[in-house]
Amino acid sequence: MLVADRYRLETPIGRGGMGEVWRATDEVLRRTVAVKLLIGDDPGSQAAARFRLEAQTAARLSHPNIVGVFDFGARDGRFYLVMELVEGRSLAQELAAEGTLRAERVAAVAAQAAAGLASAHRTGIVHRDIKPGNLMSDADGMVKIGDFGIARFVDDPATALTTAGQIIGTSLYLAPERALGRPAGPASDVYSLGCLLYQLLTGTPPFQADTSAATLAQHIDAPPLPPSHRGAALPPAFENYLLGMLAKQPEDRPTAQQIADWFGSGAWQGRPEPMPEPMPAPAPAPAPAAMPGPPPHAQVFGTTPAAGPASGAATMPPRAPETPSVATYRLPQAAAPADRRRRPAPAQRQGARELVRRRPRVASLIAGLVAFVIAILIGIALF
Ligand SMILES: Nc1ncnc2c1ncn2[C@@H]1O[C@H](COP(=O)(O)OP(=O)(O)OP(=O)(O)O)[C@@H](O)[C@H]1O
Repeated sequence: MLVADRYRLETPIGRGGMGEVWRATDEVLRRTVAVKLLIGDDPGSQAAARFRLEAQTAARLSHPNIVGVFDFGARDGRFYLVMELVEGRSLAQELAAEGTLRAERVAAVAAQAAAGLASAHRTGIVHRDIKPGNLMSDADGMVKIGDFGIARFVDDPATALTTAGQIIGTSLYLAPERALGRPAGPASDVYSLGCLLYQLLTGTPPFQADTSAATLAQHIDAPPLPPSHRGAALPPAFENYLLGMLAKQPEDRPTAQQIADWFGSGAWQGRPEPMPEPMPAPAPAPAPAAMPGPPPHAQVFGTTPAAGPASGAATMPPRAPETPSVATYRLPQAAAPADRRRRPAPAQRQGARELVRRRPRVASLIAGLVAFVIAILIGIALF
């Protein structure tokens, strides 16, 4: 079948609430694309309005982590949307096949999805429907956000395709402020992404009750169970950060850009500060790399039941030797003293050796003095 005299539909990919998606060939540009056909043919329907909105919002965005939109129109009474074809599977499919995903993979998803979201947020667009089915992953593991069908422009109520009091979006991933009927902001997408990452790690979203209303109530009131308590193996730093994304107050969550930077830097691995290298000269030990100040969600980390490192550390698998990273992460409080206690010994030994090597006379003077004091003490003890 040829759509708009140009797009030859080849094989169906899948079907969602609004339309069916086909693998197709653009016969003009001679490239493979994905074509979404709207189910139904009433151009005045709410579905048609959403379909148009999806095209308009996604077309404003150009980012490697967002599915590109090439064309939109209506032909023979049917709306169509032509998109970049993502050769791979959705995260929902990946999750169904794997059960849960490893922390490394989830961190990569977090960095990429957050980068795509940050780009949308900068353009003034809130996705409002972040869920595993709307994130796709291509053959190289590159994550792309799709389905801007219920997105809206921030500060533009005209684009909110909801009637008063009606919430659209999936209750499993819905931010507390939206469950309370407040408008979605960029932080609402961050919360939904947090729910999604939680599900990738544990197999289930943080809140899931028998009814949507009960699920919404949990989003509003219930503290999420730390993923490690559900058997997920992830570093404590990752767990704490994820719980920060699930903060009840939007202002306590990190921004999408902060999330992209944090996961992209490798800080999620929760490495302690790197040990100082043995130094050839007695230069003072380099200060640890400058630490960013506590993130805006730090207070949430302090109050979450998971904040201690033990929960995550207990389930951590042994990790391969790590490559050095520019970014470091300040380990949660309880881990730091033990870490610091271990450090001075080699540093002190190093200092004594350096003194003997570089100032032999001073070293022998000190040694003589120590011997003299010990001799006096022995003499006092004997006589
Ligand atoms: N650009 C694309 N490239 C490859 N596959 C796609 C593309 N867009 C959508 N799909 C796939 O097509 C199927 C249907 O997608 P669609 O966006 O219509 O519905 P959905 O997101 O699954 O459901 P709903 O719209 O009800 O939320 C999904 O399996 C999705 O992964």
